[in-house]
Amino acid sequence: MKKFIVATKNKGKINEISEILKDFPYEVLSMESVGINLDIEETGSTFEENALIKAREINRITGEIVMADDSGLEVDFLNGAPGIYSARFAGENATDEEKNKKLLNMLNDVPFDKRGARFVCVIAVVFPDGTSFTVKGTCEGYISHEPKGANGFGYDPIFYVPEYQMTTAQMASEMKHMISHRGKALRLMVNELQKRYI
Ligand SMILES: O=P(O)(O)OP(=O)(O)OP(=O)(O)OC[C@H]1O[C@@H](n2cnc3c(O)ncnc32)[C@H](O)[C@@H]1O
Ligand SMILES: [Mg+2]
Repeated sequence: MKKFIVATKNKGKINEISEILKDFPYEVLSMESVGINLDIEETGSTFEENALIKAREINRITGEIVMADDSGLEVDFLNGAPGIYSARFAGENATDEEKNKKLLNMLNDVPFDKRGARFVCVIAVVFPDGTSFTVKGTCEGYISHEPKGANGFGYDPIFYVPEYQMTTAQMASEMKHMISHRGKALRLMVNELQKRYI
């Protein structure tokens, strides 16, 4: 089976990607499982650029097919911030809890109808011959007034989805994957791979 390396150091992403790609016709491998421990600097100015930077770097080292996921949260009241800075907007070493707290503080007193937000996920795939493509998935919701739920990772406890009246951290993983930015982007990626390469 062909190798397919996932260029991320985020455990939450790796879990979700392996769950969603369970019937995938490639062997899905984490960076850790191929012995690479590298912090790749995200110097791009868009999700697309950063996803390609991460995938290209690991492709250069391994020569295999590589995918990378660059994702984040865009908050309307903050004009789209933290966006591509979602991982580092509270400092490089801040925990998920600290980031959630900081974001809630920034929206203190902002009423629910002005707390619109979306999760964005851009996936880049780079092939051994250097060709590549990107796909994008989004998930619309609101920033809640307080954290709820223990599933998922990152901003999930404060991302409220009105259709289901719960945060993405209160959803079972199968439900989150059905509606999430990452679920959508990965399904588009599989389509694209089937169209062009399998
Ligand atoms: O770059 P890699 O190594 O993949 O890992 P990262 O955690 O730095 O990932 P990003 O640069 O893409 O930053 C994404 C940020 O958005 C958050 N995030 C992404 N997808 C999420 C999801 O499905 N639920 C909650 N938070 C999410 C995540 O916790 C990060 O803080
Ligand atoms: Mg990152």
